[in-house]
Amino acid sequence: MAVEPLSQKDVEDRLQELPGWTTDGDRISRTYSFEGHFAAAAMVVHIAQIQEELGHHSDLTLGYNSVSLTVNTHSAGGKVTGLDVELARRVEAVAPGHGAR
Ligand SMILES: C[C@H](O)[C@H](O)[C@H]1CNC2=NC(N)=NC(=O)C2=N1
Repeated sequence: MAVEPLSQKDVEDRLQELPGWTTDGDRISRTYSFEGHFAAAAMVVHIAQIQEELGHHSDLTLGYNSVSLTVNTHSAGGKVTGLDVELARRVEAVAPGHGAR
């Protein structure tokens, strides 16, 4: 996967397919809500598995019934790359199965 920084427009175009994901230019972020704490914690474990498989890791925050992810690519100077978008895609794919909103 390329680790060249994406342009702001590229990032915004790719986030069109990722509802709920936002960007401030230097990272992409999403917060998921759950029915309760254990559901949120289970999602964290699944995200950790996906991140290990991809070799790419977000900053994850577990709240009472929420999980927040923020990610960019350290090896690309902290800019957004295709790896960040791929991680978002993989997390989005499993989120409904966790009852995430
Ligand atoms: C060796 C290891 O795969 C690299 O250090 C990975 C680990 N996870 C990573 N995660 C993120 N967000 N950016 C990176 O550049 C990165 N590099």
